[in-house]
Amino acid sequence: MYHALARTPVSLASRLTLEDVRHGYDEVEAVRGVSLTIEPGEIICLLGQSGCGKTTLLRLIAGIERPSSGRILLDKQVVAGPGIFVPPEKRNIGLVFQDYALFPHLTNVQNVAFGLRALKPAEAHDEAVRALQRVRLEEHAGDYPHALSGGEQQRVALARALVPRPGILLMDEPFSGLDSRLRSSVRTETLKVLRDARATCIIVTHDPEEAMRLGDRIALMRKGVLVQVGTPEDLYLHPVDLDVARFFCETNEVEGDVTGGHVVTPLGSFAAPGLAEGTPAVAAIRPQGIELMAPGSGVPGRIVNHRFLGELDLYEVAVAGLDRPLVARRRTKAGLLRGHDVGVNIEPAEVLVFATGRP
Ligand SMILES: Nc1ncnc2c1ncn2[C@@H]1O[C@H](COP(=O)(O)OP(=O)(O)OP(=O)(O)O)[C@@H](O)[C@H]1O
Repeated sequence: MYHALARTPVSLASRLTLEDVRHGYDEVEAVRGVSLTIEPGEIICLLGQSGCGKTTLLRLIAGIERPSSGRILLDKQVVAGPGIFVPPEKRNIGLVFQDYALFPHLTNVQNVAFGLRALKPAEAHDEAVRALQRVRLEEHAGDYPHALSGGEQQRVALARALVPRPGILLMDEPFSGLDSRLRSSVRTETLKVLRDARATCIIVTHDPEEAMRLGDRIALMRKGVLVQVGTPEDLYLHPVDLDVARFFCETNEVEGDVTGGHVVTPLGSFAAPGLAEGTPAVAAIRPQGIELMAPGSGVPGRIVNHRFLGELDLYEVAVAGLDRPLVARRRTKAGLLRGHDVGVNIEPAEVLVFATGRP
């Protein structure tokens, strides 16, 4: 039953706790011991490559799958654990799918009101209209979903998921069906609606830029485990390993051994904090950290390729001692063309050093 408190304009956001959650399908262990706490009102992006277990984790939280071990709690209530399983309809969780899953034979307002069947029809209708106002689609209340653009359909799906004021909202690749021009504006709009609703939200994506734009925190998943959880800055500036660094940025990788606290490479020495003397290491240099100067300063190089890309151009620079050219992204500069000699200078703040594990 809905009562007066449940019909305030915001959700009563829940805290979600996962404790060593595991789940397998026959041979595949898709989720291998995930622990995570998401605070009320927090937006977290679950990021990872295809097949790493993101959708399975959402399905476990929603109650569509049952974990083989571990516990899932909504606030203090255990909804999945040894001997306990609360079915999806009793979890107060909202879902938005990639394909929106709107009913084609219902109008937009009927689609939104669908989640409010416990209310009297007139009340459900009024609530649904208010929800459509929040996503700025009240003028289309009486239309059918097929008459809307992809972005508008996504907003109807969002209104439908939020109207029962779920404690948690789960969104599985919600923007992947939109073309790239629409995606950015729909993302911004969705974020505003989520903030206004103060919903606790998990958004699944495989796009690192999307995760950085939307998430208060990002949980990066690989092969069924969370490899790093933190703010976008944490993951970009302090990735736990080279693969995490590669996920967020193209890198130039130059190997060397650690000597006196630095990894020594053909491009110079870079601080290698925490790595023991003699450790084989790799310096991962971001393309924007490669400065191209007049020949005579820095390490000698030659531009072997140049692409004009607008704000920042792409340069490929051959340097003696490196197997492949460095990729640099710099502002267009007169006189920096293919065949020109340059001096290469590396900005230390754009270099990350990791042990390679090579013998
Ligand atoms: N119903 C199922 N039966 C058997 N194996 C499954 C099933 N669903 C998923 N898997 C397997 O579990 C692993 C994780 O799949 P999951 O769909 O959770 O990954 P994902 O990160 O969401 O991928 P994508 O981004 O492609 O949707 C994969 O190896 C997948 O093949």
